Amino acid sequence: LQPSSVAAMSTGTFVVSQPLNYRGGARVEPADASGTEKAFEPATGRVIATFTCSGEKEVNLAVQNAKAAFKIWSQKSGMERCRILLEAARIIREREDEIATVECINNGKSIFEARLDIDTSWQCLEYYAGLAASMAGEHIQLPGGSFGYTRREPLGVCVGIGAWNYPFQIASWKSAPALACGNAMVFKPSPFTPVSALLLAEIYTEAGVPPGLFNVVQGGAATGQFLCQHHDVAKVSFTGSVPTGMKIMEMSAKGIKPVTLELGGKSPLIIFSDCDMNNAVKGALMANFLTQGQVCCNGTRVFVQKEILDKFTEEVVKQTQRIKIGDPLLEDTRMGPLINRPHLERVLGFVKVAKEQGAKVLCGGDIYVPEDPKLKDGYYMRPCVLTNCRDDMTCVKEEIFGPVMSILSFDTEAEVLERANDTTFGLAAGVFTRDIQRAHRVVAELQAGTCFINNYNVSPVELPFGGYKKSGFGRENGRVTIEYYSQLKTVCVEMGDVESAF
Ligand SMILES: NC(=O)c1ccc[n+]([C@@H]2O[C@H](COP(=O)([O-])OP(=O)(O)OC[C@H]3O[C@@H](n4cnc5c(N)ncnc54)[C@H](O)[C@@H]3O)[C@@H](O)[C@H]2O)c1
Ligand SMILES: O=CCc1c[nH]c2ccc(O)cc12
Repeated sequence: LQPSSVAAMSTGTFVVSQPLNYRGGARVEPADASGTEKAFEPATGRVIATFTCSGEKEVNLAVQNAKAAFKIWSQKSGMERCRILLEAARIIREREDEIATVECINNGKSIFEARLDIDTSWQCLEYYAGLAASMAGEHIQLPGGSFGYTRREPLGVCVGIGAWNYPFQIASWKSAPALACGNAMVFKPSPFTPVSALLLAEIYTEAGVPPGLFNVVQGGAATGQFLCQHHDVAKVSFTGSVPTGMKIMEMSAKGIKPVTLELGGKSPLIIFSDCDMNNAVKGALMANFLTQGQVCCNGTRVFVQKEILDKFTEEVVKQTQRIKIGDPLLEDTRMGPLINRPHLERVLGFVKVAKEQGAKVLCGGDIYVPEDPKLKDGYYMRPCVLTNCRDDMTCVKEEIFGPVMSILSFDTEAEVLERANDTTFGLAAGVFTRDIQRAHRVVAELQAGTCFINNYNVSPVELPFGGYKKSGFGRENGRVTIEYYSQLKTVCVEMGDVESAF
């Protein structure tokens, strides 16, 4: 894409005509097929691409290309890798509008949010570029002048498998630490959002990575299975649902491959009566309505202390009703369409069941038809706030992955902690309070991998992100992720003679 063509891009015009696989440093048509898929523009319901899902032969070619590039890349020093990753980060930043526009068209999130996603993508590359240059082992003194040292070494060819809610960001958050550690990667985007990972692949090539270091194969479950089962794949990093995560783990277990699983959630957000009300209301909206509610770590169980329940609820509803829904490419839109028609129907189904189980819909929860005729076949709904919720209701127990907030009331800290932790998920949690002791006491008890105090859904790349319990294991971002993309070699050096036992 050229910058001029981006400026001209408007909803209802974009089509993809170039191949969507990337191998050996170029876009290619796959060598074989395991079916075809269509990608949509959720804002209009239009097909923007029809593409071939990669078969075993194509997956094999991508892995072989990655293997060859790994030989070159893994020999480079950390500083050399750092420079190339910094250049890639610079290009992403320079092309931010173009990438955000493509993301917005294929995913449906607002252009405002898509730009934020691209920001945390180049920031992630910058962050790991810095760590690449400073990766080092330890030196350990042993008796008699002997010593040992450790080396942090790459794993080899890593596979990244992504979900559709943050297509470019997921590809960046997986590839940046992988490449920084000296690995190569084959990435498979969700078949719903195949487009933007290609831009990342082209940017890596332009920045100077060896051809084949970052490859993209398109497809669904079958393509994903070929990747996970491949003998030359050293690690799998997966973002997606719990049921698929279980399958990925089974396949990885068969090959004794390390795996990172970033899975779903049903996170609690606890609002104490001593909170700053304005911030708590803003936090609840941030926790529920970004990317049309299709965010894994959303705080969808909003526990509000009884004393402030009415005031909080009234203000949340008022602000939810003000959210501007519509064409995601317009600057003032804050909520676009959901990812596709079946998912929209599924989310509306959750609202229906919630009503049947006794919840009260305070706003939204129904289909929204924008006035602009070109948007009439898009997948829009109005953001929904539910009250009168109980812990045993489906809307409170299951991940909806849509713009549906469930408000629950509570009396005491001990009670809310028990209820907040009563879930098989453990991705995230949040607390709003002005009491600093309570804030830290509560997060220490919350069974979640990422906890927010007096904010929600901010994601600085310096902080590790990942789940407890069925929300997965392993981490993305932060210094610790280096450990998930490298292995430690110990070298023991004898400076004297061998003292043989024989
Ligand atoms: N924890 C996180 O960081 C995080 C981030 C985003 C989304 N999610 C979760 O992802 C889910 C929504 O995303 P989704 O619908 O794309 O998830 P999904 O599990 O249906 O698909 C995720 C990816 O896995 C691939 N896949 C499907 N079956 C496979 C198989 N058998 N083998 C290998 N690959 C396979 C898909 O093609 C897709 O690329 C939600 O549950 C959400 O919470 C989690
Ligand atoms: O959707 C869940 C949270 C999230 C936002 N962006 C990314 C990127 C990569 C992930 O594994 C998770 C997330």
